[in-house]
Amino acid sequence: MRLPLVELHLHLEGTLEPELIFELAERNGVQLPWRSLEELRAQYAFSDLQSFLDLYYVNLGVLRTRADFATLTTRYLERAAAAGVRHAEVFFDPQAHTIRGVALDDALGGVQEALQEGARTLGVSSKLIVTFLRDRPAAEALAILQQILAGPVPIDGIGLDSAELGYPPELFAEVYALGRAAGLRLVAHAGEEGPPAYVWTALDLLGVERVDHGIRSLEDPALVQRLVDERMPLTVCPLSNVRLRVVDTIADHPLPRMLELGLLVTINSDDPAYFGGYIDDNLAALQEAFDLSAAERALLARNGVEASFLDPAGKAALYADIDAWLAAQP
Ligand code: HPA
Ligand SMILES: [Zn+2]
Repeated sequence: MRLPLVELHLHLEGTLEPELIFELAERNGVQLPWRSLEELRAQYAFSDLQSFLDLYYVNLGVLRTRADFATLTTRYLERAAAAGVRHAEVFFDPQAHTIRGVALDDALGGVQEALQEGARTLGVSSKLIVTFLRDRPAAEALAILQQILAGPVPIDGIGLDSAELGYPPELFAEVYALGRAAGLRLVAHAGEEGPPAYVWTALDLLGVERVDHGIRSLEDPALVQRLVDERMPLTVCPLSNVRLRVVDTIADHPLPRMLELGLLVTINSDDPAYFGGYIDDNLAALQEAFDLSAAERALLARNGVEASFLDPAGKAALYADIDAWLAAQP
């Protein structure tokens, strides 16, 4: 039995593997700037968040039809299931597609269809969190959210991603007010490259229930205290942090310190096709760097369950399976 996992910080577009990029480019007659997989793979050396985003936005241009979005989602779910993921709360960026002429309902509908199918065939339950691009106008995000709320595809939550520095959470207060009024769950990227002040305003002005990344919170002891007191989850992505140069190496990652401080830390893969691995690879890298015990790995898995938007019965079932896994460890 594999350790049952919950994944809470995963950009579906960030699961677009190089092979699938070429497959979809061919299917859709899209001209890529790279002639071979090797040439594409050579682009994956990032210096910061923006250098990654530049490639991410070019590559997702191969996603055109409803079937493409379903394929992307199904491939992720298959890989996640193999890693032991039982529940995934996935991010999807509608604006990255609507601004290049893809119909909202095709993009969102293809994702939703595959998520429902994945629950049936792979046993991976899911929630769909629509993320808004913070480096685009808040009015555009608001219009998309209104369109989604009036449309056929139900969503579970909203988030905020893309370039962080210079785009503080408070720009999106109206979007989050609408999301809250519509009964959606609220998360936001904050404190990845941005300062602790962005985590404060994500909490106070957006009312988020989880902070995505949040690792720069460690620079502000009063903020850490608040996160601990409120049991506010942080969705941490170790391999992403290394590849985007937020930390130097896995061995320098502050995960052990975060756990010692009593933060509710969860482990996630962010953009696994770009950052060198899926959730199991992230856990394996941490285990190698920090020699995690089975009990520590089970704690990280339990944190994922606690931080999820599953109902109490769904959480109880996963806690029981994690306990069973731990009891079976040597
Ligand atoms: O890792 C990320 N950070 C911020 N925005 C993003 N959009 C896709 N992936 C990311
Ligand atoms: Zn992210």
